[in-house]
Amino acid sequence: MRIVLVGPPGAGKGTQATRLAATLRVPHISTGDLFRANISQQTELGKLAKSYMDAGNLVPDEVTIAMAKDRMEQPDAENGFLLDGFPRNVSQAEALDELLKTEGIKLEAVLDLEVPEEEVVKRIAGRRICRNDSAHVFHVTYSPPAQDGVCDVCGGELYQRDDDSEETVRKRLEVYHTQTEPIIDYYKAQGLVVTISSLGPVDEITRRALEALKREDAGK
Ligand SMILES: Nc1ncnc2c1ncn2[C@@H]1O[C@H](COP(=O)(O)OP(=O)(O)O)[C@@H](O)[C@H]1O
Repeated sequence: MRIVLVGPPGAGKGTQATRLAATLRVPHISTGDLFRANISQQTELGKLAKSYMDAGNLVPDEVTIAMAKDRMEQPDAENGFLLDGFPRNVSQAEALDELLKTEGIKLEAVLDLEVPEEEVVKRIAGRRICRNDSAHVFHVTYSPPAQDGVCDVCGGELYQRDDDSEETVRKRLEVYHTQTEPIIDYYKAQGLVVTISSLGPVDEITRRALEALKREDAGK
């Protein structure tokens, strides 16, 4: 399956994408994770991306599209992928359409994760991530780690992302509304959007997502 995941920052895209990708047996491609890997390896791309990310802005399309394209062309993505954080504006969506067209393939669904804005700010401000594995995510209010600052899964050090400060989160939300939300209408016009609520236990949301994708698949 070829799926795009959309939703505001803090909607749980990363958490759900990891689980859905494992069940659907497709790679989870996260442009945010790719940028963060570049930042920790101190590449030129990482240095450029960091300045935009820390301000809550989008990294310029040119470099983002090239990076996403390169990742989608890896052999493991040949039979499908789950895109998380890409496309993030209409011109990226158009570039993705072009790329898929040249390869003669199509998206099957765009999964839209809905979550109220106040919830987003609360979730992100309390979010802590493990340095060893970005899929190990904790929440100081909802699911605090047994030991302060230490990952329950692997013992790694927990940290707060530089762009998770309240001020940057508000900017990221504004960018989401003005630049990313329009892609939902763009994909609605192609009949691809399935919307689910991203409130509730993590397992329950995964179940909802798989159900919705199955219905979408059956309808094609
Ligand atoms: N497709 C993209 N285009 C431009 N910038 C991106 C893209 N994906 C990620 N980024 C940058 O990385 C940041 C973090 O993205 P991500 O990890 O997806 O977090 P979240 O969805 O929680 O905001 C974004 O705020 C943006 O600066």
